[in-house]
Amino acid sequence: MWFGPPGECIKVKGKIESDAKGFAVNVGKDSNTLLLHFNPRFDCHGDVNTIVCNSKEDGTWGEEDRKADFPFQHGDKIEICISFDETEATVKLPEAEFKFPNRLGMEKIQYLAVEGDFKVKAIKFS
Ligand SMILES: C=CCO[C@@H]1O[C@H](CO)[C@@H](O[C@@H]2O[C@H](CO)[C@H](O)[C@H](OCc3cn(Cc4cccc(/C=C/CN=C(N)N)c4)nn3)[C@H]2O)[C@H](O)[C@H]1NC(C)=O
Repeated sequence: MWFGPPGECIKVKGKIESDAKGFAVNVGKDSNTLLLHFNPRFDCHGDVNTIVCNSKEDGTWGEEDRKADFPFQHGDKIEICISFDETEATVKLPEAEFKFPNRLGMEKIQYLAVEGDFKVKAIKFS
């Protein structure tokens, strides 16, 4: 199933574990080719309360992009809304929005994976 850019968004609803160290939402073609790896870190890889974004091309990570905002708390029930166009991906949260360049020029995605300390409740393509 392919998911195309113009105006659509992927909604991932769930709960951050109360002892979360980190979680990740990955969208792209497959696990080796990611348009976006959105990785909030509460305390892991030496990062505290930092969102690390990156892309992955044929299994190789790109340049990391660390965001200034960290609008997450342990135990939060959240809905993450991801959309993208030919230039960038947008991650919308209730009180924050993050942009990340579409480095791979991906026009549609068929892969979504949520990893780490996040309990998925629902996923919606709208
Ligand atoms: C300073 C030393 C060299 O520089 C570091 O070099 C590391 C390795 O490259 C980078 O780290 C890598 O960064 C990548 C993005 O660029 C990916 O995030 C990758 O993870 C891939 C990955 C995902 N997953 C599943 C997953 C995802 C989220 C949470 C968990 C589990 C939570 C555990 N829960 C517990 N224990 N309760 C599991 N596993 N591996 C991470 O290893 C660091 O950022 C980087 N740090 C800096 C400051 O530059």
